[in-house]
Amino acid sequence: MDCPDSPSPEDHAMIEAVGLSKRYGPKTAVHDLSFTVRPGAVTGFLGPNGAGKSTTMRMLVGLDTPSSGHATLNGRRYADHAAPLHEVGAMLEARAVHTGRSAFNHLLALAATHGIPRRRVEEVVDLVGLRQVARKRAGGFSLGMGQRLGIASALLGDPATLILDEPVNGLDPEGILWIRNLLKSLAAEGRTVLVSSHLMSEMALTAEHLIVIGRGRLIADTSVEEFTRQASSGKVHVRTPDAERLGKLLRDLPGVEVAAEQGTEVLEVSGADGERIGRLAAEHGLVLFELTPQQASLEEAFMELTRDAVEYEATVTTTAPAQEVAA
Ligand SMILES: Nc1ncnc2c1ncn2[C@@H]1O[C@H](COP(=O)(O)OP(=O)(O)OP(=O)(O)O)[C@@H](O)[C@H]1O
Repeated sequence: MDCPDSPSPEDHAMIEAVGLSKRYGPKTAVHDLSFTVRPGAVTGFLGPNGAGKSTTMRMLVGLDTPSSGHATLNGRRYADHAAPLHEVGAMLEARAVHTGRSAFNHLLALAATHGIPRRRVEEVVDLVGLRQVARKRAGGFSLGMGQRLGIASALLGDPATLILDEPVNGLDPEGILWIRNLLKSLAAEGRTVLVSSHLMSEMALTAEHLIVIGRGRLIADTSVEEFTRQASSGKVHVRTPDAERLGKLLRDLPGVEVAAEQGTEVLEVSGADGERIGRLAAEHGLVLFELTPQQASLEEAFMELTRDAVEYEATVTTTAPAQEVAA
């Protein structure tokens, strides 16, 4: 499929995947994946290990060739950008910097490929907090320092779009907080930020939008809020000194289920929302101490969705070898 020659204004700072697929021999790592990542928000790219996140990101920046489909960044394929560092900053394999060069010289060499001035190198070194170690050999960096160097490389060209694969890996709590704030501020400046992770709890704090994949397929493309809401249990936690009576009244309603532990004040109700339960209690003069809808955590929502994806794969991919289904 061909891409347009010149990007339209709407294409600015957008990542677009259209029917992306990648097969490695008999293994389909990514299957017919389409999504759009828009500017102004951090988009989390989520999926369990082996879901195809890294493969997709590599295809976005032209490091892997899709078996079918295509991807554009700001309206063009990565390779068609004359000065890609100014368009897209990518950190895909932070440990790829096995260099005897210092961090500073590594960045300087990269900058030279795009005519980026030395003062920008100084800027990004400070931005990622590597000033103290910038003259040290980058090959000897810890994982966390390597991540910071990877992020510095990605930011060097002041790009409108950022693609970061598991940037939080190896960072200590202070580093995690730092990257969370950095990504949010980059998005707030109107950039497009796509960041992969398998840490749901971290993404809940960092991203506004989510693209979730499982076994190479899209399972959700939604806001964090909507994602959590959709997967929430719909249960209501009720505490009342009249648990027995309220439990009986609720069980008499069609579609309502009540779980209660004998002799406690607590009921877990599904099939009726808080308003309905509260009104029913009021109509019968029953006292309520607590009436709390149970929100699923992002972690639970993610497990729920990706488990379904695995089951789906297991039932329809009849030709898949057993170990792939179980993986
Ligand atoms: N070069 C390759 N050759 C063969 N199979 C590959 C290759 N690269 C990836 N795969 C397979 O494709 C699938 C997707 O891998 P990928 O690394 O993209 O997943 P991921 O979501 O990034 O996982 P993780 O969170 O573990 O990094 C995996 O089953 C992986 O083993």
